[in-house]
Amino acid sequence: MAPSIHPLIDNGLTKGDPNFSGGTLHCRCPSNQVVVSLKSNVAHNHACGCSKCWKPAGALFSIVGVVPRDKLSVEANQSKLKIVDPSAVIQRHACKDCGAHLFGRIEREHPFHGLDFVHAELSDQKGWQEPQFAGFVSSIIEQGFNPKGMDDVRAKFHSAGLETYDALSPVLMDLIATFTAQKAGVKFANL
Ligand SMILES: N[C@@H](CCC(=O)N[C@@H](CSCO)C(=O)NCC(=O)O)C(=O)O
Ligand SMILES: [Zn+2]
Ligand SMILES: [Zn+2]
Repeated sequence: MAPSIHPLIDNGLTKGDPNFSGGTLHCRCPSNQVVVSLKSNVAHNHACGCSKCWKPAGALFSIVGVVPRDKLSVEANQSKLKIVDPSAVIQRHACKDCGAHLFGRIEREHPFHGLDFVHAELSDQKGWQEPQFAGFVSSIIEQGFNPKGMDDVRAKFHSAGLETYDALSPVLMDLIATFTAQKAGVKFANL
């Protein structure tokens, strides 16, 4: 059987609602769930193959997007959250009982500072932006995926209408490079 990329990709993408303005996420505990409120839709939502982003059991990829950090608040059971890897750039706050990541926050100087990483599938509401691309695709090999299967994985994304990258999308890579250049005092050449 072909491996599951992620349920939201395997079964065909459902378009989000551009007017959707947020909702609540909850962890996967049967009771005493951690609840997070988002007063914004997600942006740059994408499939991520890296080893650090939370994915549902059996999925090869995570689906993760960003919201401005001032649009995110923890509404219930905050005490169940713990930071998965305090040394990582993205401090992923996970429920210590069910393991779901409720949000990832960047506290250091970084091009994505001010944005929190979230998984809209932890919400029951509909309308969240659909995945826009697949990033860190080759990283699944580091987690044990057979490199011989990579053509099939990329073909699955392409048939769902998503471009694949081995880092992030060109828009996001340009944002990172712009930040790095400005920090170094680089003056851009006129076009
Ligand atoms: N091959 C590595 C890649 C890890 C990586 O760089 N992940 C990215 C994307 S996460 C969401 O897009 C990243 O920015 N990580 C920073 C962090 O996780 O703190 C692997 O697979 O681990
Ligand atoms: Zn939980
Ligand atoms: Zn990732």
